[in-house]
Amino acid sequence: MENRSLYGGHPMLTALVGLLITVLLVAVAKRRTRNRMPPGPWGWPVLGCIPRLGRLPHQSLAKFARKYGPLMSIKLGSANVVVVSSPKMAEEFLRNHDKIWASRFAPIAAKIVGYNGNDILFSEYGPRWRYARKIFMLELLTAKRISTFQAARKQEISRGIIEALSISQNGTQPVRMVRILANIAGNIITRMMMNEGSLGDKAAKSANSDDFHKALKDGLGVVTNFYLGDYVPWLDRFCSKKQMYAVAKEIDQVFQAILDDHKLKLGTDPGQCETVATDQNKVQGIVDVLLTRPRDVDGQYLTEMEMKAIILDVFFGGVEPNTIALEWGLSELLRNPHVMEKAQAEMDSMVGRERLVEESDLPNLPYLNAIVKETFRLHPIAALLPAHMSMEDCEIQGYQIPANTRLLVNVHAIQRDPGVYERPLDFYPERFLGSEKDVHGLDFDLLPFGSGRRMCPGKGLGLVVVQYTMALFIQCCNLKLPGNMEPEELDMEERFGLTTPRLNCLQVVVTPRLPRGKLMGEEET
Ligand code: HEM
Repeated sequence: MENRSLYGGHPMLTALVGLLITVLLVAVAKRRTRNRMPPGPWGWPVLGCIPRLGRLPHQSLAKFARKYGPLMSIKLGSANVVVVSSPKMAEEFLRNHDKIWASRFAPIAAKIVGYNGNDILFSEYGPRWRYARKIFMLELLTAKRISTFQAARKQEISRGIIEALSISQNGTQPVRMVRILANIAGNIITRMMMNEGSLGDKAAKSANSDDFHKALKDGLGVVTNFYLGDYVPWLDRFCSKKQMYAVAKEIDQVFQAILDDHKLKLGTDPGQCETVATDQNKVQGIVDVLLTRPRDVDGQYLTEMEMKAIILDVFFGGVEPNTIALEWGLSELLRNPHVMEKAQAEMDSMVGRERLVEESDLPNLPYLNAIVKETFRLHPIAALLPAHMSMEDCEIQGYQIPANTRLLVNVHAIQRDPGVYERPLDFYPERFLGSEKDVHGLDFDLLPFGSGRRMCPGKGLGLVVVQYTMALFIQCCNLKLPGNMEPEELDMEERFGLTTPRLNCLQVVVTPRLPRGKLMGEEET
């Protein structure tokens, strides 16, 4: 009997089936490559990896990266997330593919508190973000404005030190440093916002009041809180947003009062935010700049809501990160007394004790600058950069990453990578002496301000506040841990959130190092 294959008698049919199979195989292979995400840890149904991240997600992710590599993908709820943990990968995303990843994932609370995405930090990439950011950098935080408020910074830091000395009562009482440092940072920003001339008026009073500090603290609190709806959108309807709306209202009332008071002073009609005549020689505070800026040539202008969103960015950005950086910096000086001694020796030789250190001395204090860099390295303010988001599909390292994927850059892991830094867990400022490495977003192994299009626009101000406050503390104070606590007993535990502060407040005994009158005299000028 003739041995016939199934299609033996129909060569055309055989060819057709063969073609079909080939097409199918190619399609499956293509689909596989198209969907190929980087490797990563397994997740639970619905919640994905969320339960595996624990109290300190940046540390858990650093551990996962040791197993899965510097480019991982994870599921957080139903969200696709890629996590980057090496300088090379950070450069891939933040420089080589910066434009694709320049959007931001905005948590629900941030949208509610941040005027529905009108702030800069959490807004999507697009014309409104570009417009607000341009105003922020070219009109508000200009080098001229930062430099004009030099005397105000000196005064506020000196006041803070005097307060610390007075609370410490000749070294007999410990001082809760976070309160002193937050006041310094808050007052510096408030003065830049309101301008010195208006410090005594109602607007400045409202900005200095407890209500104001409470509103900002509450705002940061709700934005930082974990909220399941950000990861599992279908669960959102079961979660209450009452607190978010309450905090948004609280903040808005304070900001509206600030705008209204300034409008009154400037003589503009309420609700009309266009230009009024201003004295060209007087450097304005940020609120007045916002209120008096003319329409752009293309007719664009800022609405009151957009102004309040920008004011929020300035306060959120200007107070919390500076406070956290300073608390970590002082903590490291206390844990490493030899570093403090060396910094004070540098201060004595470059500046002396006859006058207070000035901001203009900062370039001549390389060891102090190295201390600040080392503080940012070991304790980045944002251990994970606020999540970026991709705007289109993107191929990186042969992986196909779809649009709307969230990106977490693990700055904590990068800056403690033993492959990059020798003795990465030691506080060792000497590593930066004579090194060109800097924090300006071009060295991808040192990213305390991020990099690329979304890099921190307040870097110039943040740096000078941290460096100068550290300089004045080093010059004017002797710092000691309370009781008989030894330096190595000081805990350095972190708390995770949008920022990464100390878990426990730093308590310090402060005694004067310069004749007290020197600080008083300078403060009174
Ligand atoms: C020690 C001080 C500071 C540190 C360490 C710091 C750090 C950062 C970081 C890591 C980011 C995210 C960057 C990214 O996603 O790639 C950021 C964004 C931002 N920072 Fe800062 N910051 C500081 C001070 C300031 C100050 C003083 C202001 C304003 C007065 C400010 C305003 C902002 C704003 C508005 C953004 C959002 C930028 C955007 O999304 O386009 N920051 N900052």
